[in-house]
Amino acid sequence: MKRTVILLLDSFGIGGAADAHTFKGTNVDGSVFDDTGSNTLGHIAKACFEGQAEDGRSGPLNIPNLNKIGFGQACFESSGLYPAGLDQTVLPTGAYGYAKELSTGKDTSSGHWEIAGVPVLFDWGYFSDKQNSFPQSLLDELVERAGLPGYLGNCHSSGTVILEVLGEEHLKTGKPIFYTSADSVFQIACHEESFGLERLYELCELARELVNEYNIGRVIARPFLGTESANFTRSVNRHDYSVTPPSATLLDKMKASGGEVVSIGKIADIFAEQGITKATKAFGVDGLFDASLDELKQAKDQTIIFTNFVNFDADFGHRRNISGYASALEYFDTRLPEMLELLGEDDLLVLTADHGCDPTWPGTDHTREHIPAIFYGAKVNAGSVGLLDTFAGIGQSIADFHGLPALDYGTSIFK
Ligand SMILES: O=P(O)(O)O[C@H]1O[C@H](CO)[C@@H](O)[C@H]1O
Ligand SMILES: [Mn+2]
Ligand SMILES: [Mn+2]
Repeated sequence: MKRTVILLLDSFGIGGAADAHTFKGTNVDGSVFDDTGSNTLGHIAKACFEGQAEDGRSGPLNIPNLNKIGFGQACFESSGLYPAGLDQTVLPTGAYGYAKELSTGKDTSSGHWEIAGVPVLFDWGYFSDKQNSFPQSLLDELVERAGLPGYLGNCHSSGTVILEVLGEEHLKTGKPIFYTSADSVFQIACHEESFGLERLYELCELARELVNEYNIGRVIARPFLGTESANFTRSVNRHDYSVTPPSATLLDKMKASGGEVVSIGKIADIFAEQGITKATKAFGVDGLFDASLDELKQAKDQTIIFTNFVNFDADFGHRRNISGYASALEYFDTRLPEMLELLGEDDLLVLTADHGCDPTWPGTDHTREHIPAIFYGAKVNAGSVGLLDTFAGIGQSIADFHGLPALDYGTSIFK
């Protein structure tokens, strides 16, 4: 009985992307930086080792299980730096490597689709202007067709900072908050109770229709709760409205062959429901891990279970919260043995990421990095698989493992 579990740690890059210099950002003082040298795992480990990540945790990054399966070595091969404080003498039990991204963007959709064999080789549309980011005609049409009293925002922002700044005004006026980032996104934040969740979703569906002409990857509903600036929090009811992947992914091929594809967390949203046979909601690293174990317990032959651990990115990477990111990794690490234990003789476990989001880096956006490509199972030969020249090497390996038709990109590690 062959099943594959993909645990994708959203934003857990391991440094080293050769094209990182082409990904630029702007500091608040107007100076420009780029992603050269960014390394999500490497820099978290360094900060922990140097006593710079002591908020709610302490000391060197404690992830022995992730290190043992191959993350330390993969990071070393990718970036030339073994993560500080991790035991360099372990002999990895997994097949470990690092993958380079072909897609033009460093966003979630590009990363996931490329892993599944469909790199995004076209340019997404972006709302690049930091202020007055959206075309006036788009804003006017949204206001008119949704019957809104106006809008707030219309700028680039971190999603939590914009609630501190505009959340109270939104409560007073009922005007939705529109914002974007370096990603190809149109995000709408509204109070879940006063504006209403269903109304926010309807507004996002309309926005989805209207931003198609700008080639925007996702519209994201960002409902929040709370009564004032000091206590606004984003709720678990985030919903992403994605365009459909441009061609058949690994997930479509598994579904078409009669197999099962179980989405846990954001996966179904990211693939616009394409190729998914069952979608399970779960929240938090703990909830997502529990759901992954539960689904594996029930999974039949020829099943892919695909879990996106969004919290690494949304709660810690974008928030530039090094201690929080480290704690979440340490928690994930304590759970990993439960997954290894549950794998059957013919099962495959894949641990990976979709891009970086180095919490030590300037700005609040993603960072262009290699991703880890870790394969584990009784049928997997431990040791280095080196550089995968596209993230699709991961999907191709899974397609090969399950005897599915080959993907258009990537080389299988089993060949
Ligand atoms: O700051 P928040 O709202 O978390 O936004 C982040 O999440 C969005 C989608 O991944 C990106 O636009 C990124 O900037
Ligand atoms: Mn992501
Ligand atoms: Mn993100």
